[in-house]
Amino acid sequence: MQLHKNAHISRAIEQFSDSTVERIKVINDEGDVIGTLSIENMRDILDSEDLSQSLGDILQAQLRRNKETSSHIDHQYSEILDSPIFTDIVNSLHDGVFITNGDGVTVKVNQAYERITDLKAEQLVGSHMEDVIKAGYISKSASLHVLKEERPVTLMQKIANGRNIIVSGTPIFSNNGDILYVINSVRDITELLELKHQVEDLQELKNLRQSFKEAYSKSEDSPFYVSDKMKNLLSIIERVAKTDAQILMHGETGVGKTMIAKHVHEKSIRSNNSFLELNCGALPTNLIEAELFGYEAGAFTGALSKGKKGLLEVADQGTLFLDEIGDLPLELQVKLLKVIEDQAFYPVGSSKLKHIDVRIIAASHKNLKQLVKTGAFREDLYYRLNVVPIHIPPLRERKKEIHAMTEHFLNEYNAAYGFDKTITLEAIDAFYDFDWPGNIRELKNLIEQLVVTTPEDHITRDDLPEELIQSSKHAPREEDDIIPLKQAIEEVERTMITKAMRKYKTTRKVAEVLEVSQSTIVQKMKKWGE
Ligand SMILES: Nc1ncnc2c1ncn2[C@@H]1O[C@H](COP(=O)(O)OP(=O)(O)OP(=O)(O)O)[C@@H](O)[C@H]1O
Repeated sequence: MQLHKNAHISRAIEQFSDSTVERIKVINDEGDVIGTLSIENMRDILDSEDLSQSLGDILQAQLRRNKETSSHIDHQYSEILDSPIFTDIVNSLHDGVFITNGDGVTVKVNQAYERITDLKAEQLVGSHMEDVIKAGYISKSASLHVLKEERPVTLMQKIANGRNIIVSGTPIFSNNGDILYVINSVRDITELLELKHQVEDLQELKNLRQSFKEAYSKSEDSPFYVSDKMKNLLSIIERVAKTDAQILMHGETGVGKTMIAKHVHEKSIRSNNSFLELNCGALPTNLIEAELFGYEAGAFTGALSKGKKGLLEVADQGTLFLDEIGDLPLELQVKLLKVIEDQAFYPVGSSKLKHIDVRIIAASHKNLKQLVKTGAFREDLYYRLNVVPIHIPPLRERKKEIHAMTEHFLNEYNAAYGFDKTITLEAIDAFYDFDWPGNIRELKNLIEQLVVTTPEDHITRDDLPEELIQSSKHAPREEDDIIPLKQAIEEVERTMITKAMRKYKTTRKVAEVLEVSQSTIVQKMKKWGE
């Protein structure tokens, strides 16, 4: 619906009386729209404008009035923003605060923002957000999105100091619908992730101490292996699982010892009963003893008045996984040997022998044979535990698993966090040259971190932590790496296309040079998320 600017207001009232009309465009002689009337601003017009004027003049007068009101409000706001009390309030917040005006110019940042980003207020206040991006301080601006879309926006940003932050921008509107300010709240995702992991660590310790938590959920996936070496190992493990033979695992932290112990339990006839675990290195001697064997009421100061069942008793008919067995104090080693030999023990402070039926699986990152030589580990216990020795190699010796595991964890975290991210071959290349001291746990945590922190859908080499990039000198694959031909061909294709794209930039040119069709290149790149 539209009316000419010279029309009288009564025409507009007539139109609005017809209930289907919600907006009327006001046009000039050339047919250009010079303003819009809605039922809401009709109310203001009827209250405050001179109704003898033409529609065009009424719109002009209203625009002038709105500008005055908005500059009055703007003035009030800027007084508040500059006030010491407001500054104190925003500085007391743990989250970063970043405020721009309706033109996209920074007007305020709080101390938390400076801490998170390592940027100073002086570098930002007074600068337009486009200039802040051009200066390379931030990768994109939530304020500019809010101003463009006129609604709250949340996005991830990369900051010049390498951190990833999550920014939520909210517009503050004036009465006539203009955006006066955009208030952005800023969270450091790296910090959030660290906190999450700390909480998980604490939780783990708590679980151990309570000891009644069943540590294994049956829905958890089986270990994921692609190399022949690990597949063979897994088939041996599954065969041994059917028997009650003692398994002693050796391997660095994070290689998957606990996961394999759970798998043994799951494949054994004990799978309907408890799987419990205890890290012998995590607690002092007297606590380990109480955890393992339990105690009678009043056995020692601080003991629960009812006494407490030990893990051995709770795990009856099930499996008990003893991690870091090399850290088990000598006096408890004797007690454990007796449990393995007799399937019976005395709780602390009790003279009543308890009979149990528990499979014990032990693991250690230390060389137990060496500990036996130095006298720190009992030889008889060592031979008792070491019926089936299993060595789980570190990730740096299983390099051909890296690619597949990366994709595996990527799928897992994409599903968990609702993303659909991909990782470039260049980034995976860097993984091959890294030592992975924390092994699979470290790789898994890194993928989780990358999935939630990278702002784009493609995780690239630039998103990786500095130490990883430093260690990556594009060392060639190990010569004896035998991988399926299909995978090898795909890797060569991917390397070739990535290289060619870097050099020739367009898929048309790359197709020409590699002598294939352009659609082949596009299809493959789409598949790899390049
Ligand atoms: N083959 C695998 N497939 C999928 N995930 C794995 C695999 N191996 C290990 N992981 C994952 O890596 C992490 C570390 O594994 P796990 O806890 O079993 O290692 P660990 O050797 O027991 O470490 P630690 O000695 O420090 O306790 C876990 O989150 C586990 O789920």
